Amino acid sequence: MPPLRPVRASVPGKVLIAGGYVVLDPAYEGLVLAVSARFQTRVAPSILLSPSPSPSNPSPSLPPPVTVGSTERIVRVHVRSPQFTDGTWDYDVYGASEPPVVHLVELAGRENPFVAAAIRIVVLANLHRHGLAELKRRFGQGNGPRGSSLSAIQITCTADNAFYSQASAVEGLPREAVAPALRDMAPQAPLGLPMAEVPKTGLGSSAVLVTSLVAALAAYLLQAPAERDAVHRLAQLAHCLAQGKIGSGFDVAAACYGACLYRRWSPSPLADALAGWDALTAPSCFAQATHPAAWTHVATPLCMPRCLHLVLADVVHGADTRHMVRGVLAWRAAHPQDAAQLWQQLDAYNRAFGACLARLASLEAARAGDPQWPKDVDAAAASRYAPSAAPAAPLVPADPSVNAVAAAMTVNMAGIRLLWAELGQRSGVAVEPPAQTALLDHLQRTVPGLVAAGVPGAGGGDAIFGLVLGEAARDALDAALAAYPQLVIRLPVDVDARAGLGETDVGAGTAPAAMSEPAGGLCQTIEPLQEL
Ligand SMILES: Nc1ncnc2c1ncn2[C@@H]1O[C@H](COP(=O)(O)OP(=O)(O)O)[C@@H](O)[C@H]1O
Ligand SMILES: C[C@@](O)(CCOP(=O)(O)OP(=O)(O)O)CC(=O)O
Repeated sequence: MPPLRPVRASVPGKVLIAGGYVVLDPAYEGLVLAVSARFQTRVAPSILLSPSPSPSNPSPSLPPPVTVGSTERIVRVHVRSPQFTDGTWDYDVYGASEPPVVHLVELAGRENPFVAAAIRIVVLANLHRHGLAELKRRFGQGNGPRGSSLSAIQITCTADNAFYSQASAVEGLPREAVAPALRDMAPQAPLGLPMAEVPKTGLGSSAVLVTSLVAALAAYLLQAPAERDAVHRLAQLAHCLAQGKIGSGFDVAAACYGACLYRRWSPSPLADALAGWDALTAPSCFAQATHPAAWTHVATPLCMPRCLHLVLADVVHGADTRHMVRGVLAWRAAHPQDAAQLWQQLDAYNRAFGACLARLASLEAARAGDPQWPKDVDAAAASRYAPSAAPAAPLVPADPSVNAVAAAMTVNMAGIRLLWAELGQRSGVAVEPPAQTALLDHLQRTVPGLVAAGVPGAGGGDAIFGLVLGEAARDALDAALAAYPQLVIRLPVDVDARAGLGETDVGAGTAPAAMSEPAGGLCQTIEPLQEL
């Protein structure tokens, strides 16, 4: 058997700019952007390493058993997230074919449910499809260094800096030194802290971890790029099972497909599969859960106008999405009529906002090469887009000028924010807390070219986003954020110029920056075979 070639996959983080809460219902869409910050997973053959000690297990014992119950050991997996001081997990993966079961034993007793679920789902899919003997062969068993009968792989996960709060890196710096310090940080910089002590910024770290890991490991076992829809299904299953709740899945969808108008899948045909891993050992259940027909989501690609930039800022308070979702859904269940009306009104504004984005993109495409276009954008960016009164209705302008579309985007976002204020007041959940309202209103009043600003996703005290026309407006927004009396940390992201799951390099070298730019959608390249 030829040497197994390393593989890597990268995916973008997400930001839901319209559709929070309503997107949990398959009747309504969410508008999700993919951001330029990416998460990369590399899978490569490894030598067998001893398990690393952990605080709870300073001297993990070896050798672990070769069989557990009726299952056999398939492979050892060393997972490394070098940005964290405790980003080390060493698993022995056990499995059997009849029925196909997989479980993972972390050799020092550490936990990372998302890593474990991603590995487990890919191994399970391969067991269902190929059986145990073939799976061992695909992992290179018997092929290992010095004839070792147990093969090993190393999985390396690296995230762009924007995924995690960099508050500790800038702590104690004078305000004016914060932005330059963040700008000068090394890419994928070590955080110098255990994972649990680093707040996340809301770009969906678990979804990108799971999606890139599933894609990379599946491609490693195929030694060829994995099919994107299949990656989506497995990653979504693994994410749901690890998370123990059924989110809408917009984060996994954005990782796979990039910016999109997203309508979620219906949970009912998947209920058995989502009940737990045991159910997935039944071939009929696994076949149903991985059949395209069970996945009724729609991810319509969203073309972002190039003249529009995304600004995201970490407001360094943090928000508990689960808690907020529970509160909002409890109110919805208790007040179905009021909620139905509010959901429909929100949906109308969300859709109008999405239509304006599409209109701006097509306007831009139609004016490609027109020397007047950048001047029109600059002129439009000089305006302040602050709605003076509550909008009467969602607005998609007939007038195809940048100004008119930008003004309509402002109106529609104002409508969304007013309805969110109502939702917050009625449900008792602070979906746009007063501190964020003050910041957003201040920005909208003072920054020219800011066409929309809001709280992304579930809202709360996590982050704010702004959409600005042109680079000068982006700079103006940056300056306004830097001067704001409360600490607001700008995340180094814009919209993703590429889309979704990036190329899966098979046989690629170690340099993380060496990935080429896919043209859009899933783009996978197979590199020439490299001897290890
Ligand atoms: N770089 C990483 N390496 C390994 N696991 C990670 C990494 N980033 C995130 N995770 C996993 O994702 C979990 C965070 O998930 P969650 O709290 O749902 O945050 P998010 O909202 O960002 O997805 C972590 O506890 C860990 O299990
Ligand atoms: C409420 C939601 O519709 C949106 C939540 O979006 P966030 O971006 O806030 O999510 P997390 O990254 O998990 O914190 C729930 C959902 O759609 O799953």
